[in-house]
Amino acid sequence: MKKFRIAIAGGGSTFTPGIVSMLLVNYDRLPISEIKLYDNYEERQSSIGKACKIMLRERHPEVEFSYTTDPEQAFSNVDFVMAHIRVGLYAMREQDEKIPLSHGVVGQETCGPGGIAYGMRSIAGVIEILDYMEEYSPDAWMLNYSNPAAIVAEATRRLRPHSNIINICDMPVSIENTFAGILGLESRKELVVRYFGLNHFGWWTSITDKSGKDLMPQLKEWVSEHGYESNTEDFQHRAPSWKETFRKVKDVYSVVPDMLPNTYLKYYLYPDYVVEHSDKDYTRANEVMNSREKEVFTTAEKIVASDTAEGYEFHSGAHASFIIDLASAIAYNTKERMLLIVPNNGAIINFPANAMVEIPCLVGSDGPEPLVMGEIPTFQKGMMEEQVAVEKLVVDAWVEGSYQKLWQAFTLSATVPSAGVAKEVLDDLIEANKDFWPVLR
Ligand SMILES: NC(=O)c1ccc[n+]([C@@H]2O[C@H](COP(=O)([O-])OP(=O)(O)OC[C@H]3O[C@@H](n4cnc5c(N)ncnc54)[C@H](O)[C@@H]3O)[C@@H](O)[C@H]2O)c1
Ligand SMILES: O=P(O)(O)OC[C@H]1O[C@H](O[C@H]2[C@H](O)[C@@H](O)[C@@H](O)O[C@@H]2CO)[C@H](O)[C@@H](O)[C@@H]1O
Ligand SMILES: [Mn+2]
Repeated sequence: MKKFRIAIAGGGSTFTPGIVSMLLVNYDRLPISEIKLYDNYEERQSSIGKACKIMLRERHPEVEFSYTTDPEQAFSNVDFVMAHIRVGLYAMREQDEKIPLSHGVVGQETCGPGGIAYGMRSIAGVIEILDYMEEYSPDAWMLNYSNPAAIVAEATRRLRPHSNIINICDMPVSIENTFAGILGLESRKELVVRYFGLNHFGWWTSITDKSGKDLMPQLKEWVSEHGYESNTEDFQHRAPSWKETFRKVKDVYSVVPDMLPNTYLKYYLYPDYVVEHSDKDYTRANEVMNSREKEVFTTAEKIVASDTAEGYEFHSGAHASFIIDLASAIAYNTKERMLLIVPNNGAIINFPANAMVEIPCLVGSDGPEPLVMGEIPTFQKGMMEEQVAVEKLVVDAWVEGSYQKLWQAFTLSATVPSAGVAKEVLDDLIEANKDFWPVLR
């Protein structure tokens, strides 16, 4: 039986140990012969790499393991590249969040001006990894979590249209886990869903069980009262800011009550509320640096110091299982139905063919086969057209080095109140990103 070789790009990511642990747990489902970590920040990656090495030695010593900053070593002879890089690290995420907020505008990692700023940083990094993969393992697949996924997906569609890359997000999967919890089901895999939208910007139109029983009425009743707050253990352990986002879904839902929304629509529908409820001096980047980042690196240090991973566990939930499901679907041509970010090409009938949309696809060895989601209503179509134009303008700006296009992108975002405010935020973000963005003229 074939064993697969996997490179993880962004080896120093807080999500790497969770994916490595999950790969080991899933060894029987997706047998692997090698895992290689790759990062361009040697010291950060080596903390994670040393701990993973011990974990592998104890749990699956037959799996080869290494970590490197050499692209040729990392990307040669691999079947999958699982990528999750963060160009600019949390220090720049903090800027993405705080600079817009200082102008009274939503400050968020992937939505609004912060997401655009992050997109302008990510494009080159993701393309570089894709090119390495194609040079050293031309038949491999890149499964890419690197954010902002919507802008990255538009950039890869445009700049590398024939490459084996699938851009993905764990948010719908995570919300479907919440649905399963609300419905008292064992697993989200008992659900059959229809969904349409852009990344971090979509709606479920139908949710049934495998027998076809409509589960939307029960979910809607819950959501109209509680949003996506649930009694599950997962919800109880969430950070306060995430709990707030899940509760706000109640209001997001009330705007389009015939569908169930993605949580991040709150940034576009209620930007004033979001700004009022944001702490301009302590944003999600601060929360993450003081929680997940500390926990992951402290656990890694403890494993290395005691030379055993016994008694230590890295968190790995939907995020890790989803990317492994995707690799398995490609590896074994399973035709599993998964929500992915793909070129529309008619799947949403009344939406541009060249938009990157998030929709259900059947996944096999040739990649994703999108399912037709039909026509979408005027309100959602209008919101999506505006947002997709923002994403396209960002990629135009990056390719052409155009200040004007980027200003237009900021101006068009539903999170930004005027062209004047857009310009002020943009000018501050240009200054903060001078080491990362192309020069804009
Ligand atoms: N798509 C999704 O739904 C989803 C979900 C969770 C996380 N993410 C994304 O995963 C990424 C990692 O998140 P994190 O919080 O663990 O970040 P992190 O900062 O802990 O890790 C990112 C790693 O990427 C490395 N890196 C940066 N630029 C690189 C480059 N050009 N080449 C190689 N390595 C590079 C950094 O050195 C760092 O070690 C982010 O982009 C985040 O937004 C996406
Ligand atoms: O603020 P962060 O870094 O914790 O999360 C930002 C990411 O949020 C989403 O992913 C969440 C997911 O929704 C949640 O349920 C759980 O699985 O954790 C994930 C990562 O925190 C979103 O999909 C990503 O794109 C964001 O990067
Ligand atoms: Mn996401």
